[in-house]
Amino acid sequence: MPSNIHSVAKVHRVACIPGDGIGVDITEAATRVLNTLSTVLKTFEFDFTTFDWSSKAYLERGWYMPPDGLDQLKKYDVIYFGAVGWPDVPDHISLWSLILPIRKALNQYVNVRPTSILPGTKSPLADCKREDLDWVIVRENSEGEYSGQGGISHEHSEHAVATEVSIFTQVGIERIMRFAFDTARSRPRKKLTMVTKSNAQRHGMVLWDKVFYQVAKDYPDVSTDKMLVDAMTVRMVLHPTSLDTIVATNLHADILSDLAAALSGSIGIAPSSNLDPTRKNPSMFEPIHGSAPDIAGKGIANPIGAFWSAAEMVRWLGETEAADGLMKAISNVTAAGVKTKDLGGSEDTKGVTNAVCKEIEKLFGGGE
Ligand SMILES: NC(=O)c1ccc[n+]([C@@H]2O[C@H](COP(=O)([O-])OP(=O)(O)OC[C@H]3O[C@@H](n4cnc5c(N)ncnc54)[C@H](O)[C@@H]3O)[C@@H](O)[C@H]2O)c1
Ligand SMILES: O=C(O)[C@H](O)[C@@H](O)C(=O)O
Ligand SMILES: [K+]
Ligand SMILES: [Mn+2]
Repeated sequence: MPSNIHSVAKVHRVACIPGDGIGVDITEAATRVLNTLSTVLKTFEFDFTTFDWSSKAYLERGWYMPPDGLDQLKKYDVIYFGAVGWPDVPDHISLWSLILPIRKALNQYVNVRPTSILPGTKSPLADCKREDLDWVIVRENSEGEYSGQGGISHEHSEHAVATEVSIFTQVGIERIMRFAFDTARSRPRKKLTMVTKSNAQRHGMVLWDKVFYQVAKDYPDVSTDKMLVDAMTVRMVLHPTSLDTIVATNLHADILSDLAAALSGSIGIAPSSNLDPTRKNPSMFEPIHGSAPDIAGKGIANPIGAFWSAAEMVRWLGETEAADGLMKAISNVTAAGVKTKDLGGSEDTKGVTNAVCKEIEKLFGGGE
């Protein structure tokens, strides 16, 4: 009989959906980093199950997810997602067959997209220092312009007519506003900027504004302001320091978060958390970028956005020490100049991944 009595490590069950293009490379990189964390810390383990739900599989067999796919996902603690979309499949088919149904069916009504400039990197804005840009975009992730309502008639004639209906509900707006106010309150500046287009869109966006001001009454300690989305792009570029927490609709935040990522140095570093704040369903973590067909297969994708998303996942799972450690490892690696081309460096995906794994071992494992 072995005499050693091992304490049983907690097991986190992770559903992994690498998807398409660089989604596959960066999910593999993130998995390596996560396994390194659990190996050195020894207090928890990951049990990964990989699902081959991709455009390539769709072209071969005619489906992305099986009919019970969403039920399968519900059995996991969290979901790690790479990216979906490939030039051989119309983008609305790929999005509406995989990522959007998951966000909606699993009640992931919040999408959190933080932005900051990492050590050893710089903003393309000439005068923007690292401390000048530190934002969290809170994206409404369940309705608005992504409601999926609408249709097309007379499709094959010159009388074709199509509608794409935005849906805004009191409940949907109120819950995202509360989350945004809570986020703003948890940050030192306690400052929330609401993005809207209620000058031109006079129904849904007017309700959006109204509910924002109703909810604001419960948060007297949070200062607020309102920006029309077009002017918001100008403010992000010219006065980045004036912003902190930002709340915006599904489409507006989708667009603004790509801009935010670019202003922080590269879309390749930007993370996102698709959250069900009620915790009744698994939440999903993914970099904000897509499958990047232009660089797919070259091994040069920046894996930092994937690692940052993995850190957010680990934090959601309650492993704070591991999350902080992973963020520290990322910062140390970029500070040392180990970066992919998009950040002005000369490393590839593997080089950055190896460096982050080594750094984790150094931080926790007493390595050299
Ligand atoms: N959540 C998702 O899965 C998601 C997100 C965005 C786009 N998409 C899909 O991805 C496909 C491509 O979309 P796109 O080209 O508009 O956006 P994209 O984010 O894939 O790429 C935009 C540009 O950024 C670069 N880039 C992206 N990620 C990078 C990384 N990690 N490192 C270095 N460079 C990186 C790409 O090379 C490209 O030049 C489309 O099918 C789209 O629908 C999916
Ligand atoms: O939500 C979307 O529009 C797409 O999935 C993608 O662009 C994203 O940002 O996640
Ligand atoms: K993605
Ligand atoms: Mn996007």
